[in-house]
Amino acid sequence: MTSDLPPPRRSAAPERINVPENGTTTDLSPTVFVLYGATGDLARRMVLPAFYQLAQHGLLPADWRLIGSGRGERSDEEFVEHVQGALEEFASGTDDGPWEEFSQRLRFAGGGFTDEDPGQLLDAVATARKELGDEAQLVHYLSLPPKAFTGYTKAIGAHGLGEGARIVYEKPFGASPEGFRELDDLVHSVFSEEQVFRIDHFLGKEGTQDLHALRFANGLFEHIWSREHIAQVQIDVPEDLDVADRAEFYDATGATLDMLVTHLFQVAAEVAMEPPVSFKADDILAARESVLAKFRPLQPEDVVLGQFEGYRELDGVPDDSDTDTFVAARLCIDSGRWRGVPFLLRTGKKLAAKQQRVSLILHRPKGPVDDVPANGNVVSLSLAGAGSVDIDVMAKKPGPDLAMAPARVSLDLSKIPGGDPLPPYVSLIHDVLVGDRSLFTTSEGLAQTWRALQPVLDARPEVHPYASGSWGPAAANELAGEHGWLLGQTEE
Ligand SMILES: NC(=O)C1=CN([C@@H]2O[C@H](COP(=O)(O)OP(=O)(O)OC[C@H]3O[C@@H](n4cnc5c(N)ncnc54)[C@H](OP(=O)(O)O)[C@@H]3O)[C@@H](O)[C@H]2O)C=CC1
Ligand SMILES: O=C1O[C@H](COP(=O)(O)O)[C@@H](O)[C@H](O)[C@H]1O
Repeated sequence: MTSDLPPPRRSAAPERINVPENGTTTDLSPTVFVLYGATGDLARRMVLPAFYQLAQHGLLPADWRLIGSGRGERSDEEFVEHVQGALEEFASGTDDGPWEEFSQRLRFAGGGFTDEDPGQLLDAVATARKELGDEAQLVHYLSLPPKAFTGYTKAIGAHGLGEGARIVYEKPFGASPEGFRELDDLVHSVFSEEQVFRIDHFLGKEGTQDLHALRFANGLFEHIWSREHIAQVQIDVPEDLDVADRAEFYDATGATLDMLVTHLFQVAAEVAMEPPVSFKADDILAARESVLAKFRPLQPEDVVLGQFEGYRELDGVPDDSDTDTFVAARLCIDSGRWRGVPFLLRTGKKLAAKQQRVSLILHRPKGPVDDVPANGNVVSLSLAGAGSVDIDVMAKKPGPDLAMAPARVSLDLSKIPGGDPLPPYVSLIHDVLVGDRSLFTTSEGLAQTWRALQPVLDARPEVHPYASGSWGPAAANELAGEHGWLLGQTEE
């Protein structure tokens, strides 16, 4: 299955880079990477470890600088210690890999960064450009609380650091349709859309990327990818984790905004898109935008919200909070390919299991076998880790009779020979360095996701309580119809 695959999703413009035997990447221009919020939580847990993993994989440009930016004062040496601490806590440490060389390229610019006062950042960027050459690619990564996006975007524009640069926005890129539009207008007053990389890390998961390889490189799957053969699609992301460590953020957000309008909608678009003209970034982005525009606005009766029992007792959560910690939705996509096929989306905290599954349930075959169960034929992908593909089929139960039995064929993607799975942040930051936007959300695409959610924001459904460790409120089961939710029906 691996050997003849074309490079998944991306090809020319820009080309996938080659990693020479000696592990250095030579065909990326020198890069100045400015990490705003460099001492914050996400930077420590994800961005800095991802950057180091890129160095370990030989996927960084031959010459680069990473400038951490923050409001406090720190020397370069203190920042190096901070990064080392982050790698020890959230990655495999610094014993394994090019730490000495890596650490020499780290800088810190304190004093904050506003349109009136750039702190030490302008000088730090100028020095880095002097060292790397004026043509060095500038990348801004806003690992900041969303309320700081506006001020930093303005400051980047005001200090002339926008021209020719790339900018990465963490999520959420707007927490309401109005907030999205305001931020988007501001961003476009400084940057062109082609310069902007909005993170949705579900698009960077190996399993999500494999959706395209599976479908477009295999007649076996491409031919069944439509209403003719698919009865229902389920995108199911139950989580067993709590939100106690970030209750304040979570209470202001909820599952619908944190997961549904973001990750689940984007994954639904990945499943439902028409074949892009090519695997070039622009074609993939156009195909994703086009199908997002076909999402029928969710009606409140097609959405079930829930809150786990005990949520209101968490520190930072008001006693009367009605924030949703669970959401299930039945989405319709008004395209010829998917008309009449429900896309069932579900996610929630403190549920019975942690899974990330995309499942396509096939219609029962019209043939002589009349006892195929409703969920007898399912193509399912796990988006967790390196991903897997599982195909449920009916087979002859070995023995004297022609009796049918369910069976599963599984492919663990991490076992593909020569494979080197990358965690989503590593993959996405690599794409930023290469300039490949195919796995990032677009302004037009996000506008469509808010359009599709609008009726639910206008008339929010009631929030049902559910027990911790359950599969959420019973009301969600009705959305799934005769197929039921696949997860939770059998032991996984
Ligand atoms: N943490 C996580 O697990 C995840 C976070 N995200 C997103 O990543 C981004 C960063 O999150 P996270 O690291 O948790 O955030 P933090 O609250 O840790 O803030 C990051 C850094 O930003 C600076 N900062 C904080 N408040 C302000 C402010 N008002 N103005 C300017 N700078 C400020 C601080 O650095 P200093 O004091 O040095 O200036 C802080 O260390 C957010 O957009 C978040 O939604 C997305 C997915 C997961
Ligand atoms: O963005 C988010 O994603 C995580 C789940 O993603 P994972 O890949 O880390 O499992 C979710 O728990 C969190 O609430 C949400 O903000």
